[in-house]
Amino acid sequence: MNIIYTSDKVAVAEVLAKRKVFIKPKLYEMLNMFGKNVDTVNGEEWSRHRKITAPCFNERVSSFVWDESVRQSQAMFSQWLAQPGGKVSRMVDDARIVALHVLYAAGFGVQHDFSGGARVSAPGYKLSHRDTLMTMLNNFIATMIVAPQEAIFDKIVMILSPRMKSVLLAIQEFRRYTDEAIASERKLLAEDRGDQRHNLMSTLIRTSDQAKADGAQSALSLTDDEIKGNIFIFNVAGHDTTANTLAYAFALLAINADIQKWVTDEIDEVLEGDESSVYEDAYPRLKRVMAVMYETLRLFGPVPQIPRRPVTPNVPLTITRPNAWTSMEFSSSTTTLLIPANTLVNLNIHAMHTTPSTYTSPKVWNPKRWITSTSPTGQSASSDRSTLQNEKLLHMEQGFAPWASGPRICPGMKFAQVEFTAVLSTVLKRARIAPSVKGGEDGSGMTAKTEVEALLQDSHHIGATVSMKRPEDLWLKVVER
Ligand code: HEM
Repeated sequence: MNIIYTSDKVAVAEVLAKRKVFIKPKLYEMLNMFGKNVDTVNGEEWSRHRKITAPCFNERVSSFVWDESVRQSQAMFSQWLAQPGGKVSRMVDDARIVALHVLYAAGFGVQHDFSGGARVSAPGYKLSHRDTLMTMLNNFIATMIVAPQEAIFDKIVMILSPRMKSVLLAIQEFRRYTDEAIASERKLLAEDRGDQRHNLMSTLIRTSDQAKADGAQSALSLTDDEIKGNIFIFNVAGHDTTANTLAYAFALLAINADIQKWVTDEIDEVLEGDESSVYEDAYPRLKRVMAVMYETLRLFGPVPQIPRRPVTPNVPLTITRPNAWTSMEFSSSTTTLLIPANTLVNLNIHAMHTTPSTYTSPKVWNPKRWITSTSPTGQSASSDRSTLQNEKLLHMEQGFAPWASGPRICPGMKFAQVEFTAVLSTVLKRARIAPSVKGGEDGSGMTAKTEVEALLQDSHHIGATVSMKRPEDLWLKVVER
């Protein structure tokens, strides 16, 4: 098997645009453990999954994501302030809880309190819903081995290692949690209350069951296993991705006080005197907050590479013509390669995000690069009302793809954007965040800043997403404004 690695923005955009020519390779099938889903299938099968799952991510859900994110982050923030000296060491874990609770509420119609909720096992369960998911994500390889052979592993449970036992339990209980959630949603639908519910799962079941009832068996419906498969993938894809982006952003803002001030100026203006912000009004105006998200994803995006497989040998691929050639032959800025048989094309998104040919000072975290000003002075550094109103978020056709691009672009992009914006603005409206250390230092010294910087660099891509290797060592100080 050959592998082509590319970070060329022209090639990346072309590969992602042609979903029928560059398909998802077989390794995605590992994620079929609870059923086939929109993330793992190709061709017509993908069209069917996507048509049914896409309507789940509508504006009504976005509005709900906003409200729930605000509710969760207010509770999280109160807990942070209650810590001695406002020093918080579980920010990564807390961001994960917020993301999980928002997903349960907007995704599955189940609301939890920040301090309890998904952390607590339901009656009759040994593990909490969160722990089933985290055990599977943290032991991904073992989960892929055990899940398809669950019945066999159950018979030999006595001789399994403690780790394999815990993976088996997580798979079994996750399945039970999902089955119960689907059954309860169906019950509400049968009682004719389904129309009032607008979460991801209710939309999925309603659309599918309705199509089955109408006799459109294959066109617009999912089997029960496929519904479970999609719910699993929403859980996996929609939780750690957003949570890690939030955790990185908090840490980066803590060590970049000037950027924190710049973004807080916008939040103060948009959420002026607003105790309960309204999605439709606030979200589109929080452009600097979105710039913080973009810039965090540029450097610490949870999906640093995307693999694809050409369906036939000798598929042409357009790439940027290397500079040396262009100077010799005065011709087009692109050229074409033919991809040999049996070749995987690996899109290196992180390298594309850090190339100096697209980004000046590419290693520097600078959210301001995403804001352009249409004011006559062009001052995006200022924060007066008219400057803020004239600012625009930069849109890049190529060279920036943390959510991929083309027809298979992440369907949860808006979900994640709304959640990120709501959480960050809720916290920064009331607090300032500074770096801290476990021991005595108060958070303003160089040591704390250097430690947080080192911790951010000490990240890895293991399991599903990019994350900090030592999240428990991240100490930040939260000071009420
Ligand atoms: C910051 C947050 C997120 C990032 C950076 C992100 C990134 C991505 C990327 C890069 C892909 C394409 C992967 C590939 O083609 O191999 C993808 C696909 C996907 N994402 Fe996200 N995602 C995020 C949040 C979410 C959320 C919140 C959900 C759902 C609640 C979600 C659900 C999905 C699904 C179902 C797919 C597969 C789509 C398809 O193949 O048609 N993601 N995501």
